[in-house]
Amino acid sequence: MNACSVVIMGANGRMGGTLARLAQADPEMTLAGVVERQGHDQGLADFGCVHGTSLEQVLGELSDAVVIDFTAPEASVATAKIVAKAGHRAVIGTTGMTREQTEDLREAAKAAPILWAPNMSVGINVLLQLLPQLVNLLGPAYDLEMMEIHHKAKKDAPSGTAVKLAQCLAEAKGWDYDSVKNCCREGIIGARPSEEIGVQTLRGGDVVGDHTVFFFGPGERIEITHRAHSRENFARGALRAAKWLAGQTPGKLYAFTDLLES
Ligand SMILES: NC(=O)C1=CN([C@@H]2O[C@H](COP(=O)(O)OP(=O)(O)OC[C@H]3O[C@@H](n4cnc5c(N)ncnc54)[C@H](O)[C@@H]3O)[C@@H](O)[C@H]2O)C=CC1
Ligand SMILES: O=C(O)C1=N[C@H](C(=O)O)C[C@H](O)C1
Repeated sequence: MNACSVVIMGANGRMGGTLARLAQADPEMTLAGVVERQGHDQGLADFGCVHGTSLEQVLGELSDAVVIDFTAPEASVATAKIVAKAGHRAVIGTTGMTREQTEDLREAAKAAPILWAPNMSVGINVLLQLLPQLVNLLGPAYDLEMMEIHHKAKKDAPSGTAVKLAQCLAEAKGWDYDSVKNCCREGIIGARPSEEIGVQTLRGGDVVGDHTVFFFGPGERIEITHRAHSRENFARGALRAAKWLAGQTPGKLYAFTDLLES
């Protein structure tokens, strides 16, 4: 089998560094390139592959690569556009995208196979498949709430995973997520409307990523918690997605659940 060639964007970042290390250790992969933004590109030569601050230039030296991008929204949109133009593929894990930026990814995915997922763990993606069933079985008497905890360096809130889980709950209810989400409660807020999904954010220390979905009912409650023990969990999912993408055609913006269902 041919090794899957990957290029890691943001290779000096928390996720980028983990991805590069795991790709180098994977016998089915070749770490073909690493990219960082200018001023953050120290030590790139140590990866022993094509490197630089321009993804276009790095890809110019390679053929048929999968770019793995866990960086920042603007950077990931640029990656998707470059990959679409150059005929490569991309796995994107970046969160905090605006609606317009998500549409840009969708547009780029018409020209190149691109997978975007706010969480690359198997556990969260299986949970996304189970939640609609729970919502429907429990019915209207159960209030839906969401809580996430992450390390203090995280830039976006709520986490991309929390948004995705809450959107999944809203969809199962037939509600419009933007109309029912409540990301902040303070003061004399009155009784909780039943058509609401609270999404609360905690930040501190070095927490890798915890997500809890609550179903508050009469006389009982269900809490489902997913805890990521390390970033390797997400990185392994992204490398699996890179290999899977080799067999996919452009046309839709793939999700990690597409991989699990195939
Ligand atoms: N989908 C998933 O499973 C996961 C997603 N994430 C998301 O991944 C993103 C990155 O997270 P971390 O690694 O913790 O952040 P980080 O800040 O440690 O790393 C980001 C890296 O990207 C680099 N970068 C930024 N703009 C760039 C550009 N234009 N070109 C090249 N490199 C650029 C930065 O210099 C930095 O080294 C966040 O959006 C986070 O929410 C994080 C963990 C798991
Ligand atoms: O920034 C992080 O660290 C993480 N971000 C993702 C998110 O926003 O959901 C996934 C994971 O929980 C870690």
